[in-house]
Amino acid sequence: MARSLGRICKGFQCLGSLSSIQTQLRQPSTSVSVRGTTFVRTMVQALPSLFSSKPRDFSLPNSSWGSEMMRLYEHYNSQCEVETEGGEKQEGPWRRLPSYNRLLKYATGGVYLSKIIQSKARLFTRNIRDPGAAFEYVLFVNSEEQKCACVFQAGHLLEGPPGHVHGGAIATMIDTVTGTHATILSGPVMTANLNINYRSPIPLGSTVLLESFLDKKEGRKTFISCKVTSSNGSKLHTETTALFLSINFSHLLLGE
Ligand SMILES: CCCCCCCC(=O)SCCNC(=O)CCNC(=O)[C@H](O)C(C)(C)COP(=O)(O)OP(=O)(O)OC[C@H]1O[C@@H](n2cnc3c(N)ncnc32)[C@H](O)[C@@H]1OP(=O)(O)O
Repeated sequence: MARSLGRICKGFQCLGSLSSIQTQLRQPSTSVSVRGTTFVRTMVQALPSLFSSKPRDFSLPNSSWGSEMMRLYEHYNSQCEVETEGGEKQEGPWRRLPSYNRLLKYATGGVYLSKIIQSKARLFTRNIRDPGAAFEYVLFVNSEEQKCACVFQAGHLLEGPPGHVHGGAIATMIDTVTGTHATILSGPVMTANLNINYRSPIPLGSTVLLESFLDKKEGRKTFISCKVTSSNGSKLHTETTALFLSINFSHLLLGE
């Protein structure tokens, strides 16, 4: 464990020095010789794999999204920014959450850190390259009403019973949505309990809506409920209650 912590500290140190190099490279220097300029340009060209990495946002539409997925995406996305009577744009009630293939990438400097710490690790729901094959989803949050909505299109690799979505894949999405919601409400948390009632099967390839609601907060505990319905809301697929416990970052690092 001490070694892991050492690696992380080293990562941060490394990050600091790499960032400062990057800043220096970006600043135009008046006193650089022609040779120096060439050197800097060569360095910049040599480093794209390290610095060009604007992480891919998986929650934006791609060619695999079907019409229901697009319809619901546009329904929520159009409420992220609204126009006032005077024609000015302002924030709407909903906010789209970006989604990367590692949680670490959300943190400041995380794109670089994710190359240093466990560089092969990938978020379970975002680790399949083939668009549309597994979990296609986008999450929106409504802070005022303390709720989240997730539009989820289940790909062919998520089969459980023939032609239908695996219960574990559904649980994964529920954990993702309620866990993200609890994190927004309470900071770092871990799932302590998920209680899922499966009411009707989800056809493979279909688009469903997951909605999560804050039930209550009690000290370190955040209680969330979640329902999964068909995209038009007419059919109930699952109902869930979930408990999340706030944790210190050291719980993740040291398992204590
Ligand atoms: C974008 C993607 C977002 C993804 C989010 C995904 C989130 C996840 O999947 S996390 C991974 C799955 N979860 C885990 O691995 C967690 C493993 N469990 C643990 O680490 C610990 O048990 C943990 C942190 C949940 C609780 O441990 P700890 O902090 O020691 O709590 P502990 O002191 O035992 O209990 C605190 C309180 O919670 C209650 N509690 C703890 N666990 C439970 C439970 N399972 N059910 C009900 N109550 C519980 C206790 O009874 C106690 O209550 P009270 O204070 O009233 O007496």
